[in-house]
Amino acid sequence: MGRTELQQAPLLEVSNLDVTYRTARGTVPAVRGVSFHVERGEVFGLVGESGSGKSSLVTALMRLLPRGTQMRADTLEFNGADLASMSESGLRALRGSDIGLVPQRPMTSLSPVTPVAAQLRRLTGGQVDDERLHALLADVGLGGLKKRLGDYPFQFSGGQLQRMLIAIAVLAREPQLVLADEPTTTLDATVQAQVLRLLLDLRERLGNTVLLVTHDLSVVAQVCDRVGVMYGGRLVEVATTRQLFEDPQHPYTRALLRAMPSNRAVGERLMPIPGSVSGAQLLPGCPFAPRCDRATDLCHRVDPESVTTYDITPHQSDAGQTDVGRTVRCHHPGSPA
Ligand SMILES: Nc1ncnc2c1ncn2[C@@H]1O[C@H](COP(=O)(O)OP(=O)(O)OP(=O)(O)O)[C@@H](O)[C@H]1O
Repeated sequence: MGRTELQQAPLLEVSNLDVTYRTARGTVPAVRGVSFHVERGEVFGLVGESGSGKSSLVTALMRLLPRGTQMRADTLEFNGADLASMSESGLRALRGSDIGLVPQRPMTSLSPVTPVAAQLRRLTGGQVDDERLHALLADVGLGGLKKRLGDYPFQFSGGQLQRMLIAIAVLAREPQLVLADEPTTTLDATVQAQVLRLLLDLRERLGNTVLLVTHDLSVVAQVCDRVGVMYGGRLVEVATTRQLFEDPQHPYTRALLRAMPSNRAVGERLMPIPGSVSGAQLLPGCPFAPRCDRATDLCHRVDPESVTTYDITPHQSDAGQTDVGRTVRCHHPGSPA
């Protein structure tokens, strides 16, 4: 691929990805036939309830799955390079420099017994001196902590630690792709908003691409250009954020939207999704069929294929794309009559 073609191609291209864990009690197909792409410069959200396979997908992209886990894909490309066949040294070079990871739990991703400055320097591969470290932290609004960097992680708030880790993952080496796996789950609502704002500000400034994993659709609404919805290891719907909120096609997406607190009037009851995702990957038909208000006999027997449709009146996504299409994996897609 020539340089210009490469710059026009998606930054991340995934086709037919499977991840299967082996456990003492048998195999767990955590990610099944997942296909999607992430355009350069966009914020792509991956949403779904706990156990739907989001973290397994992100861990597969970093090629950090536990030993013995089976992974296969027709395509697994980052910036034109094949991640599936890349050597361990190639992957090490990629992680941190071209792909930055913002962890889920800042407190537990750092050692409790080592001062933060030493850990942050180590995370950059020893490439920053104290002066650069202070500059990076000042850049994410933590200039006031300069004298406290010999302190231990427990002496900082979760929000402060997450800002530090973002400074290292996003600013220190300016990776093209930032993988943020539930970066705000452990933070309270105000701090969560500040951390999301920081990720967006940095994206605007540096022009990077973000893959954001979350179980929270209100986070998607605030920051994502496009979104993929996962259920039972399947990617059941991919759409622009506006399409997803205005015209959800998959019954699971609609159920998730109905369960969002901001979609209910004050005093109106939330509508939790009955049942559980547990074991959905092992069902013969559509994984959502047992919880779906539209399921027919076909849904219980046959797992639907993913169908791509194009919006006839294209929405301009926040990333400025129009012809992105949308996919849905359902025998009876569409809004209720
Ligand atoms: N190391 C592992 N060994 C065996 N099974 C695993 C392992 N990690 C995840 N799983 C299983 O794979 C499935 C998908 O889990 P995964 O953590 O990817 O989902 P998730 O959507 O990211 O959930 P969460 O938000 O809780 O992390 C679940 O059934 C989970 O129990």
